[in-house]
Amino acid sequence: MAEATRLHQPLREHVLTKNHCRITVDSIFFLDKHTISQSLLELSLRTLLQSLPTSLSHQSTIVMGSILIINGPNLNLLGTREPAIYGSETLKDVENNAVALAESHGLTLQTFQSNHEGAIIDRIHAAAGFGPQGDGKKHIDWIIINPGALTHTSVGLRDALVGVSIPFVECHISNVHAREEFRHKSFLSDKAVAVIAGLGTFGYEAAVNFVAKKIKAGK
Ligand SMILES: O=C1C[C@@](O)(C(=O)O)C[C@@H](O)[C@@H]1O
Repeated sequence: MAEATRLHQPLREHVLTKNHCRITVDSIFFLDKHTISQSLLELSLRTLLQSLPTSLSHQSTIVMGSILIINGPNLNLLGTREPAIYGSETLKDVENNAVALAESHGLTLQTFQSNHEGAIIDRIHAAAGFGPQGDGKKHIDWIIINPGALTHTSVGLRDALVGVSIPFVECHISNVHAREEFRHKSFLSDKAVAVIAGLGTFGYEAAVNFVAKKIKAGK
C-alpha cells in the first residue's frame, strides 16, 4: 500500500536553472515502508529535480529573473575595513548569503565588485547587453548596487544606470546620513527605486527580498 510521507521542508521554489522553472514538492509516496533517512531522501529528490528534462518546464511555475549585486571601491575590504562601521562579515559572506537567498526565491543572482569606476560602468552596460562585454541581450532584471565612495562623486555611474534602464536599489551598509556631510549627497538616489542605508550587511538581504517581491509581482 502506498504511503505518503511529508518532507521536513517542502522543496519549494526549486529552480531548474536550465529551463527556469519551479517545482513544489511537499510529500512523496513510497511503495514499501522506507528505511532511507529524510535528509538523504530530500537530497536525492533535489538531485532528481535538477536532472529533469527541459520538456517538463511547462508543467511548472514559470519564473523568474536575475539580479546583479555590484559593490564599488573598497568593499572588497569588508570584514577588515573599519569593522565598527561596516561590521565583520566579508564580501564573500555577503555575496554567498545573497546568492542563497535569491535562489530560495527562485531567482539567479550574480555578483561583481570593482575598485574602478569604468569597470563598474562596463559591467552595468554588459548587464543590458551593451558595450565590449555585452552580447546585445539583456541579462539582468534588477541591480542592487553599493557604489561605495562613487555614490558621492560619480555622474558617470548615474548616467550608466539611467542609460541601461535597469531598475536598481542603492544599498549602503552604514547610515550615510549620520556620517560626514559629503556622504549625505548621492548622485544615484533620485533614480533608484529604493535606497537602503544603515541596516548593516543585512541591507543586502533586505534588498534581495524587496527585489524578489517586485519580480514576483511582475514589476
Ligand atoms: O565605501 C563606502 C561604503 C558605503 O557605501 C556604505 O556601504 O555604507 C558608504 C560610503 O560613503 C562609503 O564611501
